Amino acid sequence: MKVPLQITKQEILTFYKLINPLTHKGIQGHAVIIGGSYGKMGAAVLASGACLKSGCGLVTAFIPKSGYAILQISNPEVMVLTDENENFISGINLKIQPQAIGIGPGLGQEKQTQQAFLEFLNTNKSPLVVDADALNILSLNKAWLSLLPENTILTPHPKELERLIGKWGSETEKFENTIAFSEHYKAIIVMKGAPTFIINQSKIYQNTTGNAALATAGSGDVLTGIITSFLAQGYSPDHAARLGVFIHGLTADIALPETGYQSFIASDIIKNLGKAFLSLDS
Ligand SMILES: NC(=O)C1=CN([C@@H]2O[C@H](COP(=O)(O)OP(=O)(O)OC[C@H]3O[C@@H](n4cnc5c(N)ncnc54)[C@H](O)[C@@H]3O)[C@@H](O)[C@H]2O)[C@@H](O)CC1
Ligand SMILES: Nc1ncnc2c1ncn2[C@@H]1O[C@H](COP(=O)(O)OP(=O)(O)O)[C@@H](O)[C@H]1O
Ligand SMILES: [Mg+2]
Repeated sequence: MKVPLQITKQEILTFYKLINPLTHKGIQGHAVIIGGSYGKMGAAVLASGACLKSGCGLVTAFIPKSGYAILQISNPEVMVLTDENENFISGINLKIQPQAIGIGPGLGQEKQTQQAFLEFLNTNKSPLVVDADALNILSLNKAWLSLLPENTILTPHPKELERLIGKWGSETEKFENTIAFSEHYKAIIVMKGAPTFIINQSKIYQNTTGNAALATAGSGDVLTGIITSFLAQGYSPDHAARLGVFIHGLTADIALPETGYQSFIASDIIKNLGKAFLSLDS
């Protein structure tokens, strides 16, 4: 197996873009986060909040109706579109074509949600990040994988990866099978873990930031928001994935002396995004 390229600050600085003083929210990118279901609306709150705080200009959350007040109160800066259904996504009608879409956090796996996701895959033209239950729905309907646009970013944790590509007998086999999957579907796989690796066909990257504080509910939902934001800002999918995992992990490294491992929660990733970005500017 090829030696992974280390995702370090020096590496990131070769493509990280400073914000143009003359920018405005209309050109900073519009991202859409599609997710949430009854009892897991927090995943959409976390992903959409992280998305906005990673620099894009506008964020819209597409969620079930029961999440409307939750989202608007939690993230007043995030705009909301709601599904006709109260409790889960049953039909995705965006009426806009955003620069990037992140789908999956808290989505659930209802039959109607699966059908809605299929219709979305058949019509979507925006660059895509697929996470959580959207990955699980693809695992249940593997024929739909061929509907993913080229360079879609998938962000499975190990269990989601196993559902997607099947069990592996060794780390080497896991990488070989993930590389084969990436090459077959021309998809970028963020293999979340300790550490996180990114497989982009023949390219393998290893993240150098992050720690066990991230082993907490919602930290993957936040990562989806961060990567979707960078896609919306015009980063290539390869760069968006690399910058996303680097910044995501960096927030945990920055926060650790204050929070310790136990009391770090996914919201702390969002709280420390500013310090993480500023550490790149210095
Ligand atoms: N506050 C919220 O609304 C939250 C919503 N969530 C949503 O809940 C849904 C289910 O996601 P989950 O990941 O919780 O459930 P899954 O059933 O997809 O995965 C949980 C299983 O994966 C295994 N697993 C997870 N990380 C692993 C690792 N690093 N190594 C080995 N095994 C690992 C666990 O042991 C467990 O068996 C998703 O849609 C997700 O977005 C979760 O993100 C948690 C927080
Ligand atoms: N021990 C660890 N060290 C470093 N990163 C970790 C560790 N445990 C989990 N993470 C990171 O936390 C995130 C967990 O993602 P995920 O399981 O999807 O969370 P959730 O679905 O609850 O939001 C991933 O980015 C993963 O790399
Ligand atoms: Mg997850």
